[in-house]
Amino acid sequence: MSVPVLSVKNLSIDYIGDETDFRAVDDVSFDIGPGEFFGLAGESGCGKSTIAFAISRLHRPPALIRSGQILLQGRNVLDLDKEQLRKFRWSEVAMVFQSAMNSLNPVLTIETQFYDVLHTHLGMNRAQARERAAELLKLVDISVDRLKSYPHQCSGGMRQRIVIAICLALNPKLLIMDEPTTALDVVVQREILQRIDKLRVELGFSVLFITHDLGLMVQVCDRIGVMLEGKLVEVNGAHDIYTAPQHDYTRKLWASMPRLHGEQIRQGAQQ
Ligand SMILES: Nc1ncnc2c1ncn2[C@@H]1O[C@H](COP(=O)(O)OP(=O)(O)OP(=O)(O)O)[C@@H](O)[C@H]1O
Repeated sequence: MSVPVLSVKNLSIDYIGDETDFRAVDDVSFDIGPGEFFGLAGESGCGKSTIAFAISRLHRPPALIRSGQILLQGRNVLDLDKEQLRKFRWSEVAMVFQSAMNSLNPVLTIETQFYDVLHTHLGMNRAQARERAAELLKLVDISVDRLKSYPHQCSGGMRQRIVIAICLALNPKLLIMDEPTTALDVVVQREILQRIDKLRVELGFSVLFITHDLGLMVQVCDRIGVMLEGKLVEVNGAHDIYTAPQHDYTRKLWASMPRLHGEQIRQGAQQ
């Protein structure tokens, strides 16, 4: 692989308790290459989101990073001070959360929400921000008329695409998506992931995609890491994860998925 965009090295994260600490992430290492679509799979509670939050430096107590490094283009994210962090977020790493479509401010128009990011980080005035926002909405296939709308006037899928457009505003190197489409129906979910995939090719960013839905993951990812109880137990190409899983737990994950879904996946993996 060429020089990775992201290198997670021997990362261990505890949640500090009154009596004992709980190890949520245990000595995890993986790389994501330039333009790569990398997935982290595993059942609920295995530590996926804890890793995502740590990469964005959004983790808060009781989460405590015990050891390891998170290198973004060679720079350790864990060493950044407040000012460096402000610049790092959005411009280097942007994160779409599980409930992202509800993260838009309900009392502000879509235009103002773009303006807030573009003005704060790039010093754009209203007119410049409007122009850039229109370009960004186009990327996610939303009409520029929507700039005047409030979030409640947009559908869930549309709101999710707007959040993604805002995330792309500063051309991040890495887009982290933590269950970004879970609340949406499968057709909209697929459309959004296809759109992200296209943008990734056009704009060149890398993606860390987190979901417990291994079936969905093999359809869109280049490589997949499978987590079990805080440990990364297997990392492999998406096709291999489906056709030749190496770890017992990966095989169990497949066995637990409905057969119909499996057939759809087979088609997706062969496309
Ligand atoms: N604030 C917290 N305090 C204590 N323990 C926590 C906290 N947040 C998460 N955990 C625990 O850390 C473990 C990892 O959680 P995490 O949210 O990273 O898992 P996940 O794989 O992303 O799960 P999900 O798919 O349900 O989001 C879980 O056992 C969870 O209960």
